[in-house]
Amino acid sequence: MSRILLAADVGNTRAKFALLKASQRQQLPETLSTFLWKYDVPFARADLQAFASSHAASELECFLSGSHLGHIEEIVEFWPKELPEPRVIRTSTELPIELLVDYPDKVGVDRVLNAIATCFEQPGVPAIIIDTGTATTVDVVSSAGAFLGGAILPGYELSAHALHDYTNKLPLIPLQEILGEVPAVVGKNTHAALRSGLIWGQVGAVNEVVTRIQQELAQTVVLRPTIYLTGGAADLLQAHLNFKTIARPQLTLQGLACVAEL
Ligand SMILES: Nc1ncnc2c1ncn2[C@@H]1O[C@H](COP(=O)(O)OP(=O)(O)OP(=O)(O)O)[C@@H](O)[C@H]1O
Ligand SMILES: CC(C)(CO)[C@@H](O)C(=O)NCCC(=O)O
Ligand SMILES: [K+]
Repeated sequence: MSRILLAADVGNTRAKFALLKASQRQQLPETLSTFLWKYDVPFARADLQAFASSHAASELECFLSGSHLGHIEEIVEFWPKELPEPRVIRTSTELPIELLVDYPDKVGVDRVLNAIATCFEQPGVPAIIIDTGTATTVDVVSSAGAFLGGAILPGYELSAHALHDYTNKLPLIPLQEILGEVPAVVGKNTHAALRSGLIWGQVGAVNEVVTRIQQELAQTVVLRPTIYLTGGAADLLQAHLNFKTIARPQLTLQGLACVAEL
């Protein structure tokens, strides 16, 4: 019987939980079901317990990680007693991957988990990973399987909030509007102009960063990198990117589940 992993990626906007089936290298752990904790309500241990109850506690291995340490501690404190104690990964230096950056202990765990997932799925192949969460990150993995660093930029909702919070006249464009119809580039009113800037600005930024990374890698690396796309807003980007991407909506959680195998 294959092992079942309960993994949690505790992000800045929400915590994502999943039950995953452990797998061998070159195949990412399969996501069986997911559960979200949005931070506008207190963490409900009973809800997590109910989510995990499709599997006997004895079958489960639990992993807890992410970039929001405060919410990680909250989950640890209220972890359901019926479930096995989670293995908690608070810093990237605890993860089984080489971090070729200035301050390895400062790199977001979510970025590194994504890198681990790509190494697990395609060992020996370099990767560029676009993760559109609260922040959007574009990161690079070498063909030797090391995390090389990347770029961090504001995500859609964060950009919308910044435009509203730091100006006198700009309205807040809610997420539902950002997710709505693809906007005309020439906005005919404030709302339309903000929607244009939010959508096409993010598309342009990601295209530019990826193109520059590809050019830089081409100078030293023979294999072309695989480009992965993940994060809450991945669907908004995918259709407008100038290159082919592999969509892996659960990449970070799958990376955490891979840690169980490494
Ligand atoms: N249906 C949706 N619900 C919530 N967020 C969405 C949705 N669709 C797109 N988004 C976008 O995805 C972002 C949240 O994505 P995600 O859950 O990956 O972020 P996170 O993991 O909480 O943040 P972090 O970057 O800290 O990991 C929102 O800020 C928003 O821009
Ligand atoms: C960049 C984010 C916010 C992306 O979720 C997260 O990975 C983080 O808080 N990182 C810490 C700084 C760093 O990665 O260099
Ligand atoms: K993330």
